[in-house]
Amino acid sequence: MTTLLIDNIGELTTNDDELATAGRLRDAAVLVEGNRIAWVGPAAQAPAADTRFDAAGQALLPGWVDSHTHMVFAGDRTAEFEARMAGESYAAGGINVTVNATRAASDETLEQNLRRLIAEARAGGTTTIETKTGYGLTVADEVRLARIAGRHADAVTFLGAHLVPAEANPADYLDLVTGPMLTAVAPHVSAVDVFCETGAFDEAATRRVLEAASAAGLATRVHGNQLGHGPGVQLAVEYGALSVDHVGFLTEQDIEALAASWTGPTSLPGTVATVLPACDLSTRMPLAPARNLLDAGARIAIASNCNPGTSYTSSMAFCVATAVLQMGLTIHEAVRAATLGGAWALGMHEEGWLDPRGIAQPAVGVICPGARADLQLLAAPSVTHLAYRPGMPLTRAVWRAGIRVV
Ligand SMILES: N=CN[C@@H](CCC(=O)O)C(=O)O
Ligand SMILES: [Zn+2]
Repeated sequence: MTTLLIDNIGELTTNDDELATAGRLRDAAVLVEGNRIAWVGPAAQAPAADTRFDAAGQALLPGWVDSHTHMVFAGDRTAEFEARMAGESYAAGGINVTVNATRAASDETLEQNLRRLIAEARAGGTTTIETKTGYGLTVADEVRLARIAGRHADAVTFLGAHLVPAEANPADYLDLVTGPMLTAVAPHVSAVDVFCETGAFDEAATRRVLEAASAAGLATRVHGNQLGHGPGVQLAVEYGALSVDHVGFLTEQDIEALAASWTGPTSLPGTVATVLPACDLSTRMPLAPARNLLDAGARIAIASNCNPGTSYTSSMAFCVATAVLQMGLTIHEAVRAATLGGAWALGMHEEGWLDPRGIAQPAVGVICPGARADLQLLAAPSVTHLAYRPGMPLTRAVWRAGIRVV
């Protein structure tokens, strides 16, 4: 296996507190062997390698782990966005516009759009991408979307419970989504998500979706507390969901439940609170209380929620900058949430998670020996510049599984 030494790194963010104080090293080097990190340490002690890349004193960090996107779709919703900016509120029903466009699109169109979106994300430093189904909402279309997603994404989530489609009866659709649709899509996904919100799925329906998913042996996630306060967060914790996403409207009890999910006596996994800053801005909703969540001891992730309705961007750098400038996080907290936080939310922080092809993968979201060599180099001497110079194209180079992709 060939080796690559990335040398002369001015600031290295590892997310590994044992390897480096507060997860960061100065004047560092990283050795990549094949698809993994082989060594991390001071540049002065770097081992020999087949090739060397001079980082020129700039900042190196893990590639972004974008744990929440909806990238398999057709069409766009510019008119809806314009109406929102003119004062209209976001409503779940807009999803049907994309469902109609997606159903009418060929596999080739959907795949081409997905490739384009993933290429944009990679160009911005994203090396791990989760994406959801949820714009098909028939058995055949949800299977079609899951298959297409599985050819390109690192993780695929079944979101048949996104909305009751316009032509369906709610009770019949719930039977379908927790029965034959789940059975048909399950071989192509690793998790199930449900939009628990007024106008989408209520508490009883959400319970049915989470129970069916667990019975099928799949991990769970919840879109919760996006448009107002609701039971989404409490249900996510109760069922041991890997993450609950949006979390814009939280009570003290919700925050406590999320924090306690990591320390309580239960054998269920802890639930990551995933904040989606670009979505909050694009829907003109209050920003999620990321600061309060961290202060209470909850674990958070930052994700893009790239989709045509509420957040048509895959820029994790924009999300990180917003989390610092407007949500009160430090840059290091925000970077950690957009890398290791995403890995927690996807269950990819440890060796052995299965990609959509069923191949076991090394850990992501961290730079330490054995982890997947997913790295981004900034055209800046420190990660602080991500918030200090918001909107600037600071991605200089990206490696995914040891291969230079940007
Ligand atoms: N809230 C539900 N789903 C997406 C929006 C989908 C859409 O509007 O097309 C979200 O995460 O924001
Ligand atoms: Zn979403």
